[in-house]
Amino acid sequence: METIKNIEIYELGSPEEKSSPWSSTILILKLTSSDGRVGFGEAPTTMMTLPVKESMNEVARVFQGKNYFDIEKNLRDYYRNAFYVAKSVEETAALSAFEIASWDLIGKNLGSPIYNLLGGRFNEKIRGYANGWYSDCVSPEDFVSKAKSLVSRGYSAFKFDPFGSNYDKITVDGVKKAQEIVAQMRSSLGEGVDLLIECHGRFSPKYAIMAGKALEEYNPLFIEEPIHPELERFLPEFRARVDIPVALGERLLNKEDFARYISDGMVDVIQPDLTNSKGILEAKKIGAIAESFGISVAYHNAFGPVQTAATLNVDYTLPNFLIQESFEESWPSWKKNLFTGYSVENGTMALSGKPGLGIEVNEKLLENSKVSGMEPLGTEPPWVVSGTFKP
Ligand SMILES: O=C(O)[C@H](O)[C@@H](O)[C@H](O)[C@H](O)CO
Ligand SMILES: [Mg+2]
Repeated sequence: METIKNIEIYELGSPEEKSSPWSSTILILKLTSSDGRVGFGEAPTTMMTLPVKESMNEVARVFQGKNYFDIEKNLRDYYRNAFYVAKSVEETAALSAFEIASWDLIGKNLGSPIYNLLGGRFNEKIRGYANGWYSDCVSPEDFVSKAKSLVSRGYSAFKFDPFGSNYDKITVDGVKKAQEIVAQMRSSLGEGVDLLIECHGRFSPKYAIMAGKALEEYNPLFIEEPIHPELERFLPEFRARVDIPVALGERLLNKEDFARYISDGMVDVIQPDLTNSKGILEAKKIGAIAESFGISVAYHNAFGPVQTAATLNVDYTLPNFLIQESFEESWPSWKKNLFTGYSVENGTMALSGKPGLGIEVNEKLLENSKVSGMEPLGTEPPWVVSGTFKP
């Protein structure tokens, strides 16, 4: 039997992380199996680094010594013991890391990339969209000039949050400023480029509707998390009043959450995050639920390289795949070089085709990038792209 023998948790980071403060620290899991293989997983951070890390130690108690092929059973064993997992992102994050690392071991054992075990390649090309590219952008000109440099590198889709420091509510001036940013992005980049509007779940319903309506005429591909996440019951009204598809899902924890949001008419495009909604198999199941409602999927991907590789493995197989988020353009060099095995070029993302996740670690960087403690907390909330939370 091939079992999980050794479990190591790495907290990695560097102060030079600029664009995405929430992932200046990343959590990487390394499993070593009884048959001498190594599998990697990842869990998200965002002011949760230490709680998630501690949760990984709890999940380790259940996964230690288990057959790594038994994905369903091992997750269920944890579920049966756990009491809060239905509502605990710390626990689903920790579970996700173990699930992903188990798949890496399975693929390596079978000599197959994971996507070939999940239905094979349906999508030949994975179209990426850039996020994290707009640090320090405040004026429409700031946004346009940075976006243009990425267009010249092949990107044709951009996500950005144009709402500055407006929070809960938005002022008339705030609406006007956001409108000017989106208008200039549209007129300068043309109709061939997709604009994805990020709200980071910051508005109460009435103000979300106000902000959303002002952006309709620029035809965004979607508007993301327009309303505070716990006020989801207002989403159907938002969808009825604002003519832009609603995207969300990075804070949902399991397939049952997605089934509820979809069947209650709250969402048009779902964005499950493989590192907090229980990993690769759950992502595939969530994709299937969405498919049966005619809803497309754009997996959330805002942390580190293991997350990207795991997500691409599912993207390849999904008939209802829409577009894939990528922060790679704005990563510091240690994060770019931590693993090799996938590429982001000309706005297109691709895996190497090697077994498992398809990535290989740089052991030296893994050892030398260790940090401990929480990610830094500055004057801006850590969930914004830095230098943009300004009036
Ligand atoms: O869609 C996204 O990529 C996310 O909303 C990021 O922008 C978040 O700020 C981060 O994931 C916080 O954890
Ligand atoms: Mg988001």
